[in-house]
Amino acid sequence: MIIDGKAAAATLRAEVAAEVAKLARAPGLGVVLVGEDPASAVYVRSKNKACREAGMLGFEHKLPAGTPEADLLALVRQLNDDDSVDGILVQLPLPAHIDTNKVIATVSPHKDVDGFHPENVGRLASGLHGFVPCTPMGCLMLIKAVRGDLAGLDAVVIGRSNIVGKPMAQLLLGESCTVTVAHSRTRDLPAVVRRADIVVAAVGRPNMVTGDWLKPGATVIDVGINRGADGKLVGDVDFASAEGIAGAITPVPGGVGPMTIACLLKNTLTSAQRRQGVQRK
Ligand SMILES: Nc1nc(=O)c2c([nH]1)NC[C@@H]1CN(c3ccc(C(=O)N[C@@H](CCC(=O)O)C(=O)O)cc3)C=[N+]21
Repeated sequence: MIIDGKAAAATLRAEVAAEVAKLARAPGLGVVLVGEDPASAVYVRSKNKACREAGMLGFEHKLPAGTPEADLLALVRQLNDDDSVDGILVQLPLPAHIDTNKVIATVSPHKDVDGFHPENVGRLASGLHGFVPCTPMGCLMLIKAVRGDLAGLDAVVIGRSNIVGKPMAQLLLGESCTVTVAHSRTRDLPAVVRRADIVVAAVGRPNMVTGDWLKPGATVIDVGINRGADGKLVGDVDFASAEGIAGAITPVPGGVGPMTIACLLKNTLTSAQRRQGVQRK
């Protein structure tokens, strides 16, 4: 089975839009882009479009690549203090002269819809409510849609980034999976992956995971978005060889990517609901 991330994302976005319509004030998302990276610009544009379609306001701030760190921090503080802004996203990666951790820590944890602030990272690790990073949240929704209750399943997360691998492992642990986090120094990765009922690949190596690494019937979530020389997107999983072995697998594009954007809208809605004093379950 091929997991239709585009359809799942459309459903989630419609649910978010219905909740947005009930609010007195439209939620606002501030998106900050530093530099001219064309791929980032495309992504920022699609976030803005998704915002408008869900009845939210997108506030786009484009700064030149040479922007001093102090200026970026000043903009983040301005967005923290702006009551029309419910969520703040500073597009990563940032230029090398800027201390990314400092920027992340400056975003108010109450507006941190990326879930990258240390307070939200700690909340996730402690099993407390907080903002959860969008990509792992979207992956978990897709996994649960396929597998239902995940308790006791073996999950292998390939990749240990703060943005995907680590929060993904926390979420799967929260669902009572037995979680292994594999990475570039893992010994005999194929043997580790072969044990998994759930595989989440988030390394950024085109076609690394092949069908012979998979336990038959495994649920395979491909977070990789690698652009080939021909301009086409390629995942971390070799779809052609994996498709026949996996029980369910996400395609690239049309898998995790659209869910990431839908989850960003969901987090922005959650923030707006909290800030407007709406009762949430
Ligand atoms: N602070 C921050 N938060 C992020 O969440 C963040 C970020 N920085 N920096 C860049 C990455 C990348 N990212 C993507 C989200 C959706 C698609 C997406 O929708 N992809 C489509 C295809 C898009 C295409 O065709 O290019 C798909 O997979 O079907 C891609 C990439 C979020 N990121």
